[in-house]
Amino acid sequence: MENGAAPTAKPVIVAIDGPSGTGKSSTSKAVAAQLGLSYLDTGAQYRAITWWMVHNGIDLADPTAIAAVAGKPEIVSGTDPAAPTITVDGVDVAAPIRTQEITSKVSAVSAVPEVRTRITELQRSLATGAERGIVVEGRDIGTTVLPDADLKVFLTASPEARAARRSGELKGADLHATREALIKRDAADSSRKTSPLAKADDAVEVDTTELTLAQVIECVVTLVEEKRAGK
Ligand SMILES: Nc1ncnc2c1ncn2[C@@H]1O[C@H](COP(=O)(O)OP(=O)(O)O)[C@@H](O)[C@H]1O
Ligand SMILES: Nc1ccn([C@@H]2O[C@H](COP(=O)(O)OP(=O)(O)O)[C@@H](O)[C@H]2O)c(=O)n1
Repeated sequence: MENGAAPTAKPVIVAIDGPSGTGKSSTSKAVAAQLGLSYLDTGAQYRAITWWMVHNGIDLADPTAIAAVAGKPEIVSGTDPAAPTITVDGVDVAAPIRTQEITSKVSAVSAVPEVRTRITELQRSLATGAERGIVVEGRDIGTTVLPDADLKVFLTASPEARAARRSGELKGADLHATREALIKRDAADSSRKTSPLAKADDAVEVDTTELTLAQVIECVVTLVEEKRAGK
């Protein structure tokens, strides 16, 4: 084997949750790549269904309208951490799901129970099908989607650090506006009735404010290895 676990090892399921900008995607991708596991960005799935709703003119102020069509789009996620993909009805939406428009609308769509049921089913079937195991990142993975995960990690960071990281990505974005938008989205995600953003009781909390990305990756890889060794 080049890296990661021996082929006979039991598949390992890792849940990584936390608010926006804490480093979930970067950490999860790198940990999965290092350990030879699959990788699933569940935020991309909620963004994809939101993109489809916008594309089809669904009234996002009306949860009943969203619920009525929640089963329509076919969302397919590619789980190779070196090249994750996402399509809706066969269309590659990797770029359009990252626009400000979708970012500002995703919380309204992801709060609808019928949307969550649909996407949760997809997530569980991908996790079950991952031969060597998977790193799944999102908001409710440890609490709801995969409550029996082998390892649960909850990443946090100060709003200032998270806004600075996000502004760094969106060239020229205003730091204050980015911070406000991020806080607003976290509040919506944390206060929804169905499956809110929350730390599972048995999750390991890692505050990444003062850590480099490399340190966070190393910390999570060590936690996975300790679990595998039965510690
Ligand atoms: N510990 C860290 N220190 C500095 N920058 C980081 C750290 N973790 C992630 N980043 C950067 O912050 C940005 C957001 O990270 P990302 O993984 O997308 O967060 P999330 O998935 O939680 O929203 C990315 O540009 C990433 O490279
Ligand atoms: N497991 C998840 C993952 C994302 N989401 C929703 O999807 C949105 C986008 O998630 P994301 O992970 O792409 O967001 P970023 O943190 O990358 O900005 C979140 O703000 C939530 O509304 C969710 O409800 N449950």
